[in-house]
Amino acid sequence: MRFSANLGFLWTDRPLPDAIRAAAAAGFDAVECHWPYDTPAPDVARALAETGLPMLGLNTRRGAPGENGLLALKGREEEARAAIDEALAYAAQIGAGCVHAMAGFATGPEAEATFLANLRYAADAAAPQGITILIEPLNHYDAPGYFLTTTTQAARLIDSLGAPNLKLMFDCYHVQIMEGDLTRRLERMLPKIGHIQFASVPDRGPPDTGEVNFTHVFATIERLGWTGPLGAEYRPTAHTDDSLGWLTTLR
Ligand SMILES: O=C(O)C(=O)[C@H](O)CO
Ligand SMILES: [Mg+2]
Repeated sequence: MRFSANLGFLWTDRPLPDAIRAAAAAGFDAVECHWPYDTPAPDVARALAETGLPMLGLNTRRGAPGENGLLALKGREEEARAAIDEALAYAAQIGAGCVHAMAGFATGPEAEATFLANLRYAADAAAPQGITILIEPLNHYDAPGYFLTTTTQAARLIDSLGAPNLKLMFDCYHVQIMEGDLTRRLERMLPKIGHIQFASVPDRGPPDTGEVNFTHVFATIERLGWTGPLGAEYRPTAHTDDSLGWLTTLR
């Protein structure tokens, strides 16, 4: 099993290039981040080259304070597309393979039509760069009012767009809260999945705590033939370096 350190949550006490170095020193196989835009891309690229770790993905900007993405917001298409262009340009500079296209707080048919149109734009712009666009259902405790909440809804959108580079970010933490049935859902969704993340439920801590048996979940993912690094997107209760026991016990 290979693991990716999500630097939106891990080693947030240091600048992104140093967080990449810390992830390498701790034995991670890859890194991923949320919003790297305050860090010059060449600094990130240098840390990646130095450590040999790939950056798997990053997110589109969330928008104004209190917002959580722009792609499903009717009337905000220009900003949404600027956020997509920005994310793709940054991803290209650091060799990231995925961009998580964040939908935002919205509901209803207009939001869906707006989201689909912006995803079409994103998928078309990403394809020549070999980049995959990810959409991620978020749970209704952490992100109440977020447009995308279930893998069922995401699968319907992916099918209706029909773009080969539009995939599902399967975050076991959100999926367990909203839908459960993780094993069967992973089996069913596998062809649509572009990246997998995890954290304990309900606390969003390391995976060796909480209600989900990640020994079983990781074995399932391996049995299904998934070979990509799995994204450790949890909040350490103490320092990140003191939260990594699972990396040896669950590997
Ligand atoms: O919240 C998550 O699970 C994510 O992966 C997003 O990228 C950050 O909101
Ligand atoms: Mg996630």
